[in-house]
Amino acid sequence: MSADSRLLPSYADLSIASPAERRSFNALVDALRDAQEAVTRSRPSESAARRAAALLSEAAELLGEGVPDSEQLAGRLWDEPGRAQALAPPLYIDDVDGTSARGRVTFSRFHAGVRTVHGGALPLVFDEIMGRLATTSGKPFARTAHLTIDYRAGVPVDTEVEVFARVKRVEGRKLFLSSELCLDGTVLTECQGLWVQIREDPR
Ligand SMILES: CCCCCCCCCCCCCC(=O)SCCNC(=O)CCNC(=O)[C@H](O)C(C)(C)COP(=O)(O)OP(=O)(O)OC[C@H]1O[C@@H](n2cnc3c(N)ncnc32)[C@H](O)[C@@H]1OP(=O)(O)O
Repeated sequence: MSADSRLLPSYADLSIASPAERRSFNALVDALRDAQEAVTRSRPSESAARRAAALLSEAAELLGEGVPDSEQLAGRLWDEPGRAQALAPPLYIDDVDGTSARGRVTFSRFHAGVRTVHGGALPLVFDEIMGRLATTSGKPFARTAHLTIDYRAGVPVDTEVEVFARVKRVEGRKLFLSSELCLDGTVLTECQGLWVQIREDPR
């Protein structure tokens, strides 16, 4: 097994953590998201900012230097909202089968640009739902090759929006997908994506 393939996602990873370890790690990532949001929303006094910085540094120190990425939990708890990774807002995937997926997500001010959601934050959610759809139902692992985004209307923060995705067609190793983010039936942002299933011997 090559070093690269050892690090590829696998549903076997679902057993990498015990239920108790998953719960405690998810709680840690939730607290990290809360801290990101609290810092974004705050305008602290100098002393409060220094104290909060010291507490956050203390937490980082407590966690130490970490483990190799083949052993980390962040981003690898596939069936948890947001995969236990604070990069994107947690995406709740309610349905996914071989051809379509449906989920919900709420962006907060941490992911805002000017009042509405940052244009660079929206692809995180499209990549997540289409990446899940591209690799689910026993399909070989695929990587994002191309994304095109159309920003039709601003996406509000602190508001739950729906996300839909579907496989449009498959040509050999290439999967063409589309996705949209909707509020009350109106498409706010849409995305076309190409995923390419990686070769047996990844280069
Ligand atoms: C499994 C358990 C996991 C479950 C949960 C997972 C959830 C995950 C959620 C998170 C998910 C996060 C997911 C992420 O974020 S993945 C991270 C972001 N993506 C990457 O880093 C990918 C980087 N690129 C590559 O690795 C390679 O270029 C790939 C693998 C994509 C192709 O290199 P490879 O050497 O294999 O293929 P090829 O070059 O022979 O090309 C093959 C065909 O594809 C066509 N082509 C290629 N590129 C493009 C392009 N840009 N536009 C249009 N077409 C393109 C090409 O013309 C050819 O077509 P044809 O001539 O045959 O017709």
